Amino acid sequence: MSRAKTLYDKHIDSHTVCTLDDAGHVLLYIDRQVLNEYTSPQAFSGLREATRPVWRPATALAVVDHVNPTAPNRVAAMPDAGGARQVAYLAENCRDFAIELFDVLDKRQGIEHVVAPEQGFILPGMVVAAGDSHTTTYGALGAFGFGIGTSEIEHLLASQTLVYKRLKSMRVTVTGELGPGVASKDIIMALIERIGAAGATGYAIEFCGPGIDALSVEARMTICNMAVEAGARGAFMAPDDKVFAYLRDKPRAPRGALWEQAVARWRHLRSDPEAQFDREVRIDASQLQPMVTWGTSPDQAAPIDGCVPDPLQQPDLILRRDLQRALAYMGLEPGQPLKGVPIDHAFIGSCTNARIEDLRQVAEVVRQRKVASHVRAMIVPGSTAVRDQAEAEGLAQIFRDAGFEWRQSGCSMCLAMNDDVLQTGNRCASSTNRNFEGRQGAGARTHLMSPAMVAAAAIAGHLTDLRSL
Ligand SMILES: CC(C)[C@H](C(=O)O)[C@@H](O)C(=O)O
Ligand code: SF4
Repeated sequence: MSRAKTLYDKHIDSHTVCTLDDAGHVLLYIDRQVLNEYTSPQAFSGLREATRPVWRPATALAVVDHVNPTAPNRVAAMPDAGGARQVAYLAENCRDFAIELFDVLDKRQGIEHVVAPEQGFILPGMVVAAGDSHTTTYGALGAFGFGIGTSEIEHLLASQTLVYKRLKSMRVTVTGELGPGVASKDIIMALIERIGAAGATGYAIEFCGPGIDALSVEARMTICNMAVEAGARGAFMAPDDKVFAYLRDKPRAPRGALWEQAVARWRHLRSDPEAQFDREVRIDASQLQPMVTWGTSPDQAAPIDGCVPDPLQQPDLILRRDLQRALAYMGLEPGQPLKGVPIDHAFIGSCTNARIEDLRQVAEVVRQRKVASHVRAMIVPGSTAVRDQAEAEGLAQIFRDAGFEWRQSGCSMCLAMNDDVLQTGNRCASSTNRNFEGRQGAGARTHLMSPAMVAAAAIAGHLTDLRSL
């Protein structure tokens, strides 16, 4: 009898064109790829130089997300010459290589990891590679997604394959129910805090258990999206009825008899019961509190009623110096309670937490309340479709009434590649996924948390427990 397989094994085995060596390298077939203006230019230039065509243009979709402005009255023109060049070159490449592009003014436009699922472009069982590390998001749909570099994008465009080395597998079993005010963001932030920012390096993570089953597809995407912040180059969740309901009738999902056949196959996409994982981690969701980061790495996090750690308690001198540096950058004192740290900015956006469900949760918190007078708060929906939906549901009006800027979609202040940039010393409560030094602007300080927690901080004017607002 054949060996019991994990969901990861099943994806890799079914997409292996051939084995390349004894060290675990295979030639892997890739079903879909998403391109953006920021990481694709050199790949296309390479193809042009070698006069190579794109083999299967219909398997790629291109979006503009990293550099586009989010000003409420959107115009196609980029405010800076660099961004304008990237966007124009993407359009030229898509035209010349026959790849579909959702350009800045397209109604289907948005952050790639929000747009691709929304379109039904990513389906269970697929292997997806893209020039962006948060391609792991697609694990929530039962697909295997991972980020690749520019030269790999070129290889993929030309051949639909990649040279790939098998990863080890980790299973994260989530039991228990999340308490009120605790979100899927807190599950993944707690995991990263526990295993460290490199804790899953070399692994693909499968998330399972009743704590995952209970989550919506959007909430699951938040977890798979941030799995890469623990170092994982791939995250999985077995697709279930919620995923099928999410995908049904999406523009690119199969229809009619094909849909029925597809779902029947997708139901087999789960790890065999006896499959062995290289590492097992368990999380009890009922024990979790809303999490916030205090440092400059996503694993430097604590529950909101915790305190900033004291570097002097850290015996390892190198780690102690890292901690001291993080606290100096963040302008925080050892032992300082996290609750009450004053903020001047609040940002709700990004491929982690700017889907419609996130915005509904934010609206619950800010309804009939006002953003603190010293806080600049903005909401950047994950896609134009999310933006339109939020308008239709009346959420946008709630945000505006509360004093939030309601902007157009894009990556925006998640990494400040457009004109949404913080100044040195600004402190921002942020629903994003990375709190690295300079991520939201040189010298700016980022505290990661769930979107509802950002909303609560915007209202209070400082980090706070949304459950006591
Ligand atoms: C710009 C891109 C290469 C990068 C990524 O790969 O994730 C960005 O999206 C990010 O979130 O840091
Ligand atoms: S929203 Fe942020 S994390 Fe997501 S793709 Fe854009 S820059 Fe990267």
